[in-house]
Amino acid sequence: MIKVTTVAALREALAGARRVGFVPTMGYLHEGHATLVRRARAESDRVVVSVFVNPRQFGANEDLSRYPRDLERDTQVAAEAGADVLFVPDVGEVYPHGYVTNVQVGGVSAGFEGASRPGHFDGVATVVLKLLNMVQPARAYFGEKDWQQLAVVRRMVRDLNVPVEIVGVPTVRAASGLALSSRNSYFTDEGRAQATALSAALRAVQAAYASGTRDGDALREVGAAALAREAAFTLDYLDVVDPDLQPVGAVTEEVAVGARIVAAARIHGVRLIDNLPLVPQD
Ligand SMILES: Nc1ncnc2c1ncn2[C@@H]1O[C@H](COP(=O)(O)OP(=O)(O)OP(=O)(O)O)[C@@H](O)[C@H]1O
Ligand SMILES: CC(C)(CO)[C@@H](O)C(=O)[O-]
Ligand code: BAL
Repeated sequence: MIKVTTVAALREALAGARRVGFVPTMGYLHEGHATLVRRARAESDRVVVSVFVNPRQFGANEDLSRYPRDLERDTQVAAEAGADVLFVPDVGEVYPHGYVTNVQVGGVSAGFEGASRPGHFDGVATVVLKLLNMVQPARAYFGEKDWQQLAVVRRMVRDLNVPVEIVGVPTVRAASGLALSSRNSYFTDEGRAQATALSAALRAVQAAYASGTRDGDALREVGAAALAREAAFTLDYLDVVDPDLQPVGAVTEEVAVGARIVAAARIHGVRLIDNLPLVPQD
């Protein structure tokens, strides 16, 4: 695996490459990222992983300055998972002096993460489009853990005719059910154990649907009540949405197929997101 920091070196490393697979990340790689890289490895001739903590997707009061970083370990994880090129640009390489362009995706960006983190998806869409143009992959791999992000990226790619296939990869979880996330590193052991209540609340909604609850509001209440059992959590949102991130009303069988339970909550100063299909898929 080679490490490059400039677009020029990236282009040189990829000269003549066919079927490039690309995994964009913000680093501090874990098994979720490694799963994306292995999937890319299996489906590509050349695999690029980027590590870039994108300042434009962090709000002024968010955790940009304390976001975890460990490039040495990232290098090892990416290489072991099968990456050929690790692209680690600095902020000036991505947003050179004079940079003024913003990419804004309407519709799916508006609610949930978009409402709680104003400007977040502009930052994500902008950097993802830039990274796709830098790497020019055949396929790019994103985790379902960031469900709304995946929807925003798919929408942008369709709307702007970006010549790439977006692949969504199921969320990798700890045995406790907690979705793996770089931000889990902020937790003490006790906090990490309490944080499992978020995925448990999503499963409670699945169970309520399985046992006959069909009203969207009733399902939301089940989830909120389950989360409230863990006093350390403050709920930001928990909802059942359709593929366009619109809250569902009456859950007919047709609606249920694409419905997703999405949630965000704060615990011990850490903001977590998670989601599950309303109807378990295996
Ligand atoms: N547990 C996971 N399973 C599958 N994919 C994941 C998982 N966690 C992150 N990803 C995906 O990896 C890519 C890079 O994500 P990122 O570097 O932000 O990691 P993260 O763990 O989500 O970090 P954060 O704590 O900031 O949410 C994204 O497409 C994200 O959805
Ligand atoms: C897609 C991404 C790498 C863009 O900065 C980031 O939002 C992430 O890691 O999910
Ligand atoms: N994985 C999502 C990136 C973010 O929270 O900014």
